[in-house]
Amino acid sequence: MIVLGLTGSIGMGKSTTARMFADAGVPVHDSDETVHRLYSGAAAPLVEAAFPGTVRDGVVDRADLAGHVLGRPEALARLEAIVHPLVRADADAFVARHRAAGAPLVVLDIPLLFETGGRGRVDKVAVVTADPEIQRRRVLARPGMTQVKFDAILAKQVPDAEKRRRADYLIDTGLGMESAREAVAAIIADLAGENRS
Ligand SMILES: CC(C)(COP(=O)(O)OP(=O)(O)OC[C@H]1O[C@@H](n2cnc3c(N)ncnc32)[C@H](O)[C@@H]1O)[C@@H](O)C(=O)NCCC(=O)NCCS
Ligand SMILES: Nc1ncnc2c1ncn2[C@@H]1O[C@H](COP(=O)(O)OP(=O)(O)OP(=O)(O)O)[C@@H](O)[C@H]1O
Repeated sequence: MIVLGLTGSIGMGKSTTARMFADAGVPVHDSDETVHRLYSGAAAPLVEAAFPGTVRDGVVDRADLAGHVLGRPEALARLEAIVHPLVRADADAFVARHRAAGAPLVVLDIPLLFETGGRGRVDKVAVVTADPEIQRRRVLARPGMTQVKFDAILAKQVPDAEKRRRADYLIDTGLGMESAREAVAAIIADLAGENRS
């Protein structure tokens, strides 16, 4: 089985691309979604202990938590130390489950793949990318997003140019949905060939 890491900076179109792999029948594990799920489960008491007042009715308020950690590297590092091991365990269990079931390929959607040493946990890496101006426009169009928040997140991420250098495959989402879907299909076909060899 091949484990493909899917990564990309904020707003590059990672979630949209991950859905294309899922539509093609490839099992996909989504780190952001896992974080959100953990915030109403196992992670909630740990987050409340570290950041009192951020949990309401047993669920982490992400907008409130973002206010505590974005732009504060020490606080974000404390949050990451709580969250990342839980996400990693969830992804490991996902891989083990699909390996046992005989799946030829799985995708791990990990926004911070390069930042958190995830490269060693996957066989190949696909990087989702787009022109920086397109990225900026997409991100700033989101409700509650500001230039300051965007800059704080970007500062925490390996630059897109370096991600592209380290990629086995590139998916440019600035060229439209059809083009990205074709890129996804080409990657799946290429990896199917690799499984056979
Ligand atoms: C700061 C939080 C509360 C903001 O929540 P919100 O719902 O607004 O954003 P969401 O979780 O959907 O993240 C959106 C994007 O922000 C970027 N991002 C999130 N966390 C981080 C981080 N620690 N470092 C760099 N970029 C990050 C990623 O590109 C991600 O795809 C949340 O992102 C969080 O809990 N982050 C810490 C956990 C983490 O590292 N998650 C990243 C994937 S494991
Ligand atoms: N191939 C594509 N063609 C055109 N638009 C796209 C394409 N891929 C993504 N988009 C658009 O870009 C925006 C951001 O996409 P998406 O939410 O998938 O990004 P993301 O990288 O997962 O973001 P984040 O890291 O912030 O969670 C969405 O509005 C989406 O419709």
